[in-house]
Amino acid sequence: MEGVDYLADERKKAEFDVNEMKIVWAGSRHNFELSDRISKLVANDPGFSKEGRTMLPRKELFKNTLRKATYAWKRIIELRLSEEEAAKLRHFVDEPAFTDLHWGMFIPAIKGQGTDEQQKKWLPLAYKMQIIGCYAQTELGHGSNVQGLETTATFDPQTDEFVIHSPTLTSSKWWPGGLGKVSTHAVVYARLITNGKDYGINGFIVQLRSLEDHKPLPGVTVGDIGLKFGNGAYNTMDNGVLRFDHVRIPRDQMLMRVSQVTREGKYVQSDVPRQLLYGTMVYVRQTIVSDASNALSRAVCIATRYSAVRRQFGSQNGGQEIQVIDYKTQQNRLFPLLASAYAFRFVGEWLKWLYTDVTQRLQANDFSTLPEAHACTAGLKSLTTTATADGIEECRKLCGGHGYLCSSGLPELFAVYVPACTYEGDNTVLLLQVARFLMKTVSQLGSGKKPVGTIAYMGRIEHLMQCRSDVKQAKDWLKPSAVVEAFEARAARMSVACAQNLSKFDNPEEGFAELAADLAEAAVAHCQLIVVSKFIEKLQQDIPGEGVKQQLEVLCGIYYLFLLHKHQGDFLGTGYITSKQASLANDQLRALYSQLRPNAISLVDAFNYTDHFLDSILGRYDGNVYPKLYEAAWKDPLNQSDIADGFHEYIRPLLKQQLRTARL
Ligand SMILES: CCCCC/C=C\C/C=C\C/C=C\C/C=C\C/C=C\CCCCC(=O)SCCNC(=O)CCNC(=O)[C@H](O)C(C)(C)COP(=O)(O)OP(=O)(O)OC[C@H]1O[C@@H](n2cnc3c(N)ncnc32)[C@H](O)[C@@H]1OP(=O)(O)O
Ligand SMILES: Cc1cc2nc3c(=O)[nH]c(=O)nc-3n(C[C@H](O)[C@H](O)[C@H](O)COP(=O)(O)OP(=O)(O)OC[C@H]3O[C@@H](n4cnc5c(N)ncnc54)[C@H](O)[C@@H]3O)c2cc1C
Repeated sequence: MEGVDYLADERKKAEFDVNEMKIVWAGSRHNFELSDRISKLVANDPGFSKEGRTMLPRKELFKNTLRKATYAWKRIIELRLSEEEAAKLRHFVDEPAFTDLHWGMFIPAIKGQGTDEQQKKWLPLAYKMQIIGCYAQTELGHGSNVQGLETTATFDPQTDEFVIHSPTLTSSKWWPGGLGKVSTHAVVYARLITNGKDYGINGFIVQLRSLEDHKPLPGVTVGDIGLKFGNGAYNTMDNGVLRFDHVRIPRDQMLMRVSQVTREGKYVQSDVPRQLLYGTMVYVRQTIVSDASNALSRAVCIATRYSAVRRQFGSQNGGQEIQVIDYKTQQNRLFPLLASAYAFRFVGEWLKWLYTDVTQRLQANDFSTLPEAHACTAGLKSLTTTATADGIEECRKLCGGHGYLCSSGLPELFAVYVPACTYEGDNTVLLLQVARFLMKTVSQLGSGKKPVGTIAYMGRIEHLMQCRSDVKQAKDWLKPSAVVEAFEARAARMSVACAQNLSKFDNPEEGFAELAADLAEAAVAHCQLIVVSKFIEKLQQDIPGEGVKQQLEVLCGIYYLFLLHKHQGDFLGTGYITSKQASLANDQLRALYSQLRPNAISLVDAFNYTDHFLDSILGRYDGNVYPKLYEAAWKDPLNQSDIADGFHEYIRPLLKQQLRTARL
């Protein structure tokens, strides 16, 4: 029945002001109003329909994405949307496209690594989309190891040009999004060679295609790398391959903020750290952390609504069966994911602040916080994307068989999201960057250099190495100080243990390689401490709205107690807690599940997702799941006729043969 809200009873149970929670989730009233307005604008525009997208063959799917991206641009111009509004519109259109890389990496690379003059020349063209760009770093043979890239950019002083060349098959650029079929330009990362000397990697703006007929320019071989995981999903993106055969570009297309090559071919290093070459990656890792809460909350919203609709077992005297959300096992799998979505939201907000802060400092030539910004963006990108990808898959399982249908929205969400564990830095490689930062911090303790920011706790290392938890009863685990100390002691002890083991090796690099698995675990412990601390700090702010703060306290408790339970080996092994205290933590966790249960539906309503954005029959706002699943099945192309194509060729002969066999 249309118009009936099957989840109305659930919504009545809420013990908090959902509208105020929507504002907390969005980050501010301004953000809420912006998202609300733009998501509805997209949802109500048939030009952005998602109908049938998982059924389209690649070519049609891709063409449809081009149509949508162009239509989105047209609407952005017609409605005179600001940059912020336009970004929201692209977000709610919800289809990976070349525009993600144009706006998300090509433009930021020029902004971050181009001189003022270069920005003045290239940015207006890019802002008007008169050129379309991508970020071409990864090669067939090298992705994680950026210093190992092989493409060369050799300066020719005769002509004042760089010659861009792919010397080997493995030096072919491979993966850049938007490269295969759309981009006219790329920021290409290549080894800078001048006067016969290799100065390592630098960025260059290279035109790839004609702006007239879009044909690849002479010396450029470019195409798509082929079909990727999942139906529809990331196949809307033209991840590309690119080879250069001595392609010439003017010298001033080398991005020259970090280093320059003069007219005479002299290499000049600016007084900014070389690591700024990696700045675009730091920026994108930060946006990926913010995006993790979007993807996870989406999956959790679907699984929570469906868990309230779905009933199994327990019917008595012909009454209704039990809602699966009432099973403790379902709660133990679902509620920590709901809590994680909120936790990642808040750590994403904080990371954005940290990124803005480091950017302002860089502009004032203060590079002191760059290592911390790198460690935080790398570590939190790794932590949040791993948890989100795993969480989306868990949500699919939480929806039983129906979660496996594309109409649940979950398979596509997973297929689109899971490469986040790999792109912008493989998650293990990034954790090892955090571990290096931690080992450096431990080695400098006692040198007089005071650790600050997210590693300030290391400054209290003596206390953290010997303190013990003073939790005596389950509710003591609700005290923020008890929790923060537990996570700090665990992280500090794991780092110190790694440092002690490393010191046993004569060659530190050999030791690092041998102990890499332990080091990655220490990095996870440090990153989880950051997320827990930022959630707790958020709760120390003034949060208006009846019951809102209390719900966030419950979510925060679930987040850290679930982590404590899952990693109790670390907490017990480092000797900070006893097995009795671990068991009390688990008692408290169960109690928090019961407190959360009546609020579950309203907590996912607070994400304020339209049905268009969710694109899931199981996650419909009104909970009207079964009739809509039934209806959707009949839209499948296989159901266009009663008799399947292929019946006469394949099924009929088979049936005849069976008849003959039966007669024998
Ligand atoms: C259902 C439908 C749903 C539809 C959904 C629709 C749409 C979704 C759309 C958008 C989502 C929104 C947001 C997401 C945004 C964009 C995502 C979209 C697309 C994905 C694009 C992906 C693009 C890419 O992948 S680009 C390629 C990225 N490549 C990498 O990340 C390579 C990783 N490798 C490295 O970074 C480096 O090689 C390294 C591992 C760090 C090692 O570097 P190296 O120089 O060898 O360094 P070393 O370890 O020796 O360190 C030297 C020194 O430098 C310091 N360092 C290293 N890196 C940095 C840095 N980045 N910044 C600062 N400092 C750095 C390091 O610490 C060392 O310091 P020290 O000497 O120890 O002091
Ligand atoms: C969907 C998608 C979009 C992408 N978009 C772009 C783009 O727009 N532009 C671009 O330039 N690139 C892009 N990439 C490439 C991406 O950045 C790389 O794939 C990524 O950096 C990982 O590198 P890799 O593929 O070389 O993995 P590899 O490094 O080959 O990883 C393989 C395995 O080796 C392990 N490993 C590697 N090094 C170490 C180490 N030192 N210690 C321990 N383990 C290690 C990894 O953990 C992993 O398990 C994209 C990739 C994908 C999947």
